[in-house]
Amino acid sequence: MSKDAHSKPSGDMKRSNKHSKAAVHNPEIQRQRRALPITSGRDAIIEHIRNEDVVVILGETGSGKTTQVPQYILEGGLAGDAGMIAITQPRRVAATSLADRVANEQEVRLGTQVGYSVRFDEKTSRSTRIKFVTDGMIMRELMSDPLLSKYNVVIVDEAHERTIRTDIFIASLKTIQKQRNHPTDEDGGGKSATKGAGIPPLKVIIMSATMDAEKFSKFFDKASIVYVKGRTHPVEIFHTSQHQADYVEAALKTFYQIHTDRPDGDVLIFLPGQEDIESLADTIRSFAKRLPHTAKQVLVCTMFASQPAAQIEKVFKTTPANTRKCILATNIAETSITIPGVVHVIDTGKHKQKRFLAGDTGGGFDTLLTRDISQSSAMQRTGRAGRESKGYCYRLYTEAAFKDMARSLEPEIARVGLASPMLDLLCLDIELEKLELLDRPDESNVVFALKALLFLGAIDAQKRITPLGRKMASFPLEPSHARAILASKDHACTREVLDIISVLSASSKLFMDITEKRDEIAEARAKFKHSSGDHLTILNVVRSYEQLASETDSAKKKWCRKHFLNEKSLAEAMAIREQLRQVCTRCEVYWKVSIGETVDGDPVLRSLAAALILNAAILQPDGTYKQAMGHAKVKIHPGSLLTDKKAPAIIYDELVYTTQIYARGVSSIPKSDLMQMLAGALKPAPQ
Ligand SMILES: Nc1ncnc2c1ncn2[C@@H]1O[C@H](COP(=O)(O)OP(=O)(O)OP(=O)(O)O)[C@@H](O)[C@H]1O
Repeated sequence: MSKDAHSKPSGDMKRSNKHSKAAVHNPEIQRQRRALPITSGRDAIIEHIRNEDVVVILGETGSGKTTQVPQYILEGGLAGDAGMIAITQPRRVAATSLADRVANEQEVRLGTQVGYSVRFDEKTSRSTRIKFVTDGMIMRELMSDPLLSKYNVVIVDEAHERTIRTDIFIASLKTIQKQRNHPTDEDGGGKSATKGAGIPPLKVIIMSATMDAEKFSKFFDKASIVYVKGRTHPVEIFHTSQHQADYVEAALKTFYQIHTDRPDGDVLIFLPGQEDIESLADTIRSFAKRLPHTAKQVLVCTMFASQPAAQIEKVFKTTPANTRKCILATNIAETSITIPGVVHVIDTGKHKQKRFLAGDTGGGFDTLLTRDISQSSAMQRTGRAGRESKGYCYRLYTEAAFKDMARSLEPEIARVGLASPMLDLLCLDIELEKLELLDRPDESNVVFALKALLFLGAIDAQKRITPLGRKMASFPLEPSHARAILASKDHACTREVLDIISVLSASSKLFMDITEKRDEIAEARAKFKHSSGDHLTILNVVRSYEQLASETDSAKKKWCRKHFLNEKSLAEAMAIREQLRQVCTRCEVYWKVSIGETVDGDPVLRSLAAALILNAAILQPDGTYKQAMGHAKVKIHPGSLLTDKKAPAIIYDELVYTTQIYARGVSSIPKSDLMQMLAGALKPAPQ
């Protein structure tokens, strides 16, 4: 970093610094900044961005792209005097931790010149110039500001992850650029081209470590590609000599070895999901308890999407003296972030991947499958070591297995359900089918999503969004869940439906399901049980939990443990409910409307059924269930209250695929109601 950049902040920076009295000058951070490999390319990067509308920046993990490029843009005056720079991230933990780091580097208080915006949390102010934002939140911003007029520069980070939102966002950026940068061109967005007149041009930067740079460059009409060489510190990579069938066991053994024989430094272990993380965390904790007091101690931390943010933050805290931190994480720790202290990375080579499983004759559903990662993910995981000093990466697979991995992950748009992104786009008057995308989704997935939106009343037969669809899109929820809330208005039970949907939207399951303890669990939960099934049982749990409002946290936890309920999930659901109540108020849905203390849950089930019409199944003479709107045979999950009940017609929250297709979160509804709904589903949507 040249001195110049520090001694000539833009006028606006000086202004914002006034608000940042809490900021501390930290010479060590400034030294680290100057030592980053990207520093030598600073002037070239600034020149490219100054002269071109789109720049693709490729660099190794840890070279400094994410933290430095937005600062170069600001310091180089490329965002104008007051324009903002948005930098998108696929994950919230990356957005918040990076904003914190960049605020420190800029020596300002987080939320002033540097801020962030993630779902349910925002730290920005009028002086914010650099904003880290999740791709979901920037898509929401598009709804109120379709030309992103407050941003002069948008940086899409980790573009190689190819999340569906990133892909759609990149496509939208291309359209916005035509409108803002060439408002008078014939092809500059057609009729709407003039919309962009008067708004400063938009610069777009696409960044990643290991992506197919040519593809992005071509998409943006041969945009320049800038390569940033080098990484801060080397990482030594080890592969196993043989295939490891039990990756959890192999991770445990590797951790023991590191703790006894390898250099100091914290350990980050990548595992596919929460269950593996929790079971390995328990084992390592009991190993740690048996360590003699004189030995180096072990502090276990976990990191997965459904954890409350405060718990995830613990991962970033400094490790106490004479202790080795062991962090067990899913791929939420894979890209962008720096966890201070991590020297060793253990990579199991597995992750959970959301996949849309198309049925044999039309229908389909999203499910999570444990899969091998790609080479690009393996490189990202390796890159989490060697960020502050030399690092080590222990891959629990052979070198040959690494070579056999796909180069990069299949884009999400090719493998997940599309109803939700299509609805968001329709709010912007954009049809996914007409959008110029990096990769096109499968035609059958598009048709299935359109069918779902039509049945939910979100679009009409001409594929136009309905007023109901617009309201559905205002909720940060799957369209079906939003539909249930809106249907509750007609059945005067919004309070109850919000309770249930909040629990269903929490990232972990409310009901613990331990196969060997199913009888004990059923007994402990008997008092919540509702004969119609799981949804009204959830409602009974929420009602009982609310009665504990004045109790201490530990009393609430004890109560949850006694009933085999997941306290984290209930606490998260209460926070989500608060947000949803606010959205309801904005949409003129009065959330206080309630069925009261009554046990008659019919209005609630009717509201849910309106939303879950595609998730309905009918009992067959042979005792199995068949989807009402598809042809898949489904079984009720053994964890459901209705598992052996043979209800004639059911609705369910989701299908999960293990050895067969199971319906989870199941309630029984009158078959006549279901038939009536199916018959009415193709009639024009209620407005
Ligand atoms: N929170 C932090 N604490 C300590 N050092 C940090 C922190 N954040 C960043 N750094 C330092 O800055 C370096 C560059 O980080 P940056 O996120 O900009 O890299 P990157 O090129 O975007 O890599 P990646 O794509 O892997 O995130 C890190 O390797 C680390 O040395």
